[in-house]
Amino acid sequence: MTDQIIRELFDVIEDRKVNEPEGSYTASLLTHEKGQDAILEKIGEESAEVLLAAKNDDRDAVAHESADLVYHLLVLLADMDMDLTDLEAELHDRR
Ligand SMILES: N=c1c2ncn([C@@H]3O[C@H](COP(=O)(O)OP(=O)(O)OP(=O)(O)O)[C@@H](O)[C@H]3O)c2ncn1[C@@H]1O[C@H](COP(=O)(O)O)[C@@H](O)[C@H]1O
Repeated sequence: MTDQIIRELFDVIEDRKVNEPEGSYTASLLTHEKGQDAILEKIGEESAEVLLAAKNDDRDAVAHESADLVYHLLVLLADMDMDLTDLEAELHDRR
C-alpha cells in the first residue's frame, strides 16, 4: 500500500517533469529560475515543519508535514534524473 502510493506519486512527478502542464506545482518547482535550490529550500522548510509539529506533539501535523517532505524528496530524485529504485535499493541494502 505505502509502496504503491509512493510509486504512483513518483510516476506523476516524472510525468510533470516531461510534460510540464500548465498550473502544475511540481512542474513549477522543476523549472524554477532558482534551479535545484528551489527544491532544496522546500526540503529545508518542510523538515523544519516536521520538527515543529513533533515538538508540539501534534500527530496530525507530523503526518501532514511528513507527506510534504516525502513529496519534495521525490521531486529532488526526479530532478536529479534518479529513479525510485535508487532509493529502494539503498533501503534494501540496509536490511
Ligand atoms: N503531494 C503533493 C504535494 N505535497 C505538497 N505539495 C505542495 O507543496 C507546497 C508546500 O509548500 P508550503 O508548505 O509552503 O505550502 P502551504 O500552503 O503552507 O501548504 P501546507 O503546509 O498546508 O501543505 C504546497 O503548495 C503544496 O500544494 C504538493 N503538491 C503536489 N503533490 C502531488 O503531486 C501531484 C501533482 O501535482 P501538480 O504538479 O500540482 O499537478 C498532486 O496530485 C499530488 O499528488
